[in-house]
Amino acid sequence: MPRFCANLSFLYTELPFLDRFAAAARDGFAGVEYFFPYGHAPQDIAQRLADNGLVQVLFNAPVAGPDSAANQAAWDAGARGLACVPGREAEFQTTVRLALEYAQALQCTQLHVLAGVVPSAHAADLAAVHATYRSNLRWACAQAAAHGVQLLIEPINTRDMPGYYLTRQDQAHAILAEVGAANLHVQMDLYHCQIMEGDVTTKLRSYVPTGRVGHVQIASVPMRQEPDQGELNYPFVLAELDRLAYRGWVGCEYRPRLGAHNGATQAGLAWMQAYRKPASTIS
Ligand SMILES: O=C(O)C(=O)[C@@H](O)CO
Ligand SMILES: [Mg+2]
Repeated sequence: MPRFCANLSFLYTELPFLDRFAAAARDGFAGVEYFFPYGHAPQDIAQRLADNGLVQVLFNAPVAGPDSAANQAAWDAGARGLACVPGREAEFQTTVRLALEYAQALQCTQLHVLAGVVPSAHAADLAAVHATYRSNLRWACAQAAAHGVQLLIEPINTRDMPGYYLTRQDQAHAILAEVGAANLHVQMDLYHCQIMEGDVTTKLRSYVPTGRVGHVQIASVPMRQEPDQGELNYPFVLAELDRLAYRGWVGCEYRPRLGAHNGATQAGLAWMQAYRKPASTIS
């Protein structure tokens, strides 16, 4: 049976951030994930988690510096992480340190570190980009291990994030092998995987049994809405995750098709009932 968590950067966005926790718990989610917690004090978020009996499943390291407003502004301006960016290693380290402080306060055991967009100055020197990515991840994994945290890297489609460095599952798993850290795993977002590669079931069969898929995310393709429409057959895909004995969380990272008005997320959650049936009844 999949364990769903709500992505609070996509769901319940009609509510102030701190009020989204109660809405997710009310609708039956046992865990939450989101992009960035940095606009709020960690103890305020920890309180919402405790009040609503929720697990903090994961969040992202900042994409720029330690300042929350600057991070949000950088994200809005298209920044997508620093891990692969040569020359910004010190800033990358600052972002990871801050993220690990939050992870500790939120008792969160997984942290997504965005790879970043290949800087135009390095487009012809991908070897330097790759070497930077590998050494930044090695450093970050060592820091995270000391906090009992698992780092995640996520292949993302280049239609949504043009120029993003990490785009394919095989690339991500090759990086895991190169970095050689036991606490580095792949965040397998099936929406991105379908857009970039397709053949999603075969990829699940290849990679889930390796134990290196730390997190899965879902959304319909191409609309990135509820997983009950579009070109991916989620009843089949989620039953396959059960067959493969995937034990991680499944993040609901989609935009409710009814928009961001009050009740839109809840109204769109009828799809989740189907997956509460035993997997053997889903074909
Ligand atoms: O965009 C996605 O997909 C994610 O999972 C985000 O965490 C990337 O920031
Ligand atoms: Mg994702």
